[in-house]
Amino acid sequence: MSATKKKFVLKRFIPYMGKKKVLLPLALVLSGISAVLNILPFVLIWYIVREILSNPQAIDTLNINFYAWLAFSSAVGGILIYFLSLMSSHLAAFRVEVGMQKLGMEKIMSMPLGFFDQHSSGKIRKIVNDGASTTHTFLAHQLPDMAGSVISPVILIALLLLVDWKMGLVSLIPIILGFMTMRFMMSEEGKKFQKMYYDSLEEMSSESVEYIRGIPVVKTFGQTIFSFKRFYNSIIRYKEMVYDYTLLWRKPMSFFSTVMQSAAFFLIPMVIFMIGRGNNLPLILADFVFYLLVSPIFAMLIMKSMHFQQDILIAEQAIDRLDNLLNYKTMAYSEHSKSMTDHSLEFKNVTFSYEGSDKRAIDQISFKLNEGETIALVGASGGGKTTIARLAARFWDVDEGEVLIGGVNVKDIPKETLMETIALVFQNTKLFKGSLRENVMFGKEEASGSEIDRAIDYSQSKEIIENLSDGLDTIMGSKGTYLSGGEQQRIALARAMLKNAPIVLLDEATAFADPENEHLIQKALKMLGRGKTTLMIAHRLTSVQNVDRILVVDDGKIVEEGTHEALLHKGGLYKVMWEEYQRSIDWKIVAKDGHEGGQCA
Ligand SMILES: Nc1ncnc2c1ncn2[C@@H]1O[C@H](COP(=O)(O)OP(=O)(O)OP(=O)(O)O)[C@@H](O)[C@H]1O
Repeated sequence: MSATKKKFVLKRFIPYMGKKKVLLPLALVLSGISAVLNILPFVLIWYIVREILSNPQAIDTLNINFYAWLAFSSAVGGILIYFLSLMSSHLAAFRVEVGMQKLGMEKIMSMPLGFFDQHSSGKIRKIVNDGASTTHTFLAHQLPDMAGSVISPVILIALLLLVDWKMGLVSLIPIILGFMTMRFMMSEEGKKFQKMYYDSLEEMSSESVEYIRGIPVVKTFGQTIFSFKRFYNSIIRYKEMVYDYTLLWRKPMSFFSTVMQSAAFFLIPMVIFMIGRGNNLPLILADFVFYLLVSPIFAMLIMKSMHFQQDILIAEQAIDRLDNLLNYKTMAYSEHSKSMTDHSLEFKNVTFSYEGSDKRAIDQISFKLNEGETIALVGASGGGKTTIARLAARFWDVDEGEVLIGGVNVKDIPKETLMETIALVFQNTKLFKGSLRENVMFGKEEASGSEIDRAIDYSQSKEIIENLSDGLDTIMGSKGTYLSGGEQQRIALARAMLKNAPIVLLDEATAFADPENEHLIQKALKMLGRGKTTLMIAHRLTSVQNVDRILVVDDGKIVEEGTHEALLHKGGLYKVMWEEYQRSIDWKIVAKDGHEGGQCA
């Protein structure tokens, strides 16, 4: 990363520019020409003043007229060329912005499914969209000015020394002092503070998002604002950081601002000295006017270039984040599928740890799910059930062992084939902002009306649709149309049914379902799993009594395996879980009846 950082910032935008790479250098050249043309009028004005003052009795009006028009044309030319420079920089910026979004999106599309588990959509959006738009602002608006503010000082220094070297040297004193102060402010410590400033700003903004997201929980549990200590602490950290930052910059910044405006303070003694030495008074005055005009421009350019350092830093950080995303390790997918013998699913000695974790989430697991069979994974929270289901769909690649579908390693199955073979229904299934029909047809784009109806029917979603005035054409999220978690789950099941994939991976989503919804979801799940190879994560043990086999997962291992009866008979962990489950059901029933028996939970 550090090697990339050292690269000149503009070079880093080139990969995103597409074919017309010339636009960016063109914008810089035009901006440079415009800067020269903008300085020329000052030189010409100086020349005119000099002409008038040096010989007031015999003013050559024709000559002066010519220089005045030249000054005017130069100023107009400067504006026009600056306009062209902005056009080029905007075109370049749009290309880079689109290029960044395109490359970012292409990369996201090729990311392993597990990436989306670890990176929130908000964060991904920030990297791609916000990064692209920050870059756009930098390239379109700030870059042309930057070129000007590099070229102009060079020309100005030459002019300051050419017109009158003595006054030139004196007028450079404040600039040299200002420059030294700026160097001090941009020292390693200054840069460190700048980075800390942006980091703490980002931390505060992400903590504020968490805070807002958590408000419903706070309200529900009657907590005070102090339950959001992290947000509070981030504000305090930001405050302390800004305080230190301000203290560090207070003196140099005040000195810098004062000294940069102090050309006259240094020039006037010099002019008095030169007049005292008997030099030509009109010429000295003409030069003095020139220095008074030009020195503030110089100061302004130096001030501007200070802000550019910050703009460059922000653009660099945006591009760093995108580069990080683009460098994320993607999975290699096989182009040609080996033919699967059937739709069985097998784990052979599979071991897997999440990135950055030493703990094995899955430890030497082996099982086989024959075609058409249903297996339920049960066990305590954090045991590894979800990880097993996700490895089956190749969210991540296993560290050791093999995941096989129809005898073929999932690594050797092309992405499309794998996705066609598997239907996933997870607890946090999301519906897209679109019509319900579009949501369901996501499972099969060319589905016929009767296929959709059947899927709606089997997923127990008919009643949901009938209660909506626009039926299947109801747009989710519009006109206050929202579905409950359980209802959304049933629509997601309709989508999975339409897909009709031979292998179904289910995370039983009953967490947010009321009893009525739960009953309907159970019915829908049964329909979805009919004749399919089904791997189901079961949270309620009532739904596993009739499955072909139950795998009890604990601490990344399969600790028990068998049918419901066999496992009860065995008297191990499953039996304990079953008894606890029964007690919790009894507790609910008793508590509902209003007896004190609720205590037995
Ligand atoms: N994205 C992740 N990054 C790092 N560790 C993870 C991640 N997801 C899960 N884990 C860890 O892996 C282990 C297994 O988690 P997993 O979610 O598979 O368990 P589970 O049995 O499905 O739990 P639950 O029933 O609560 O959903 C746990 O220790 C968990 O903390």
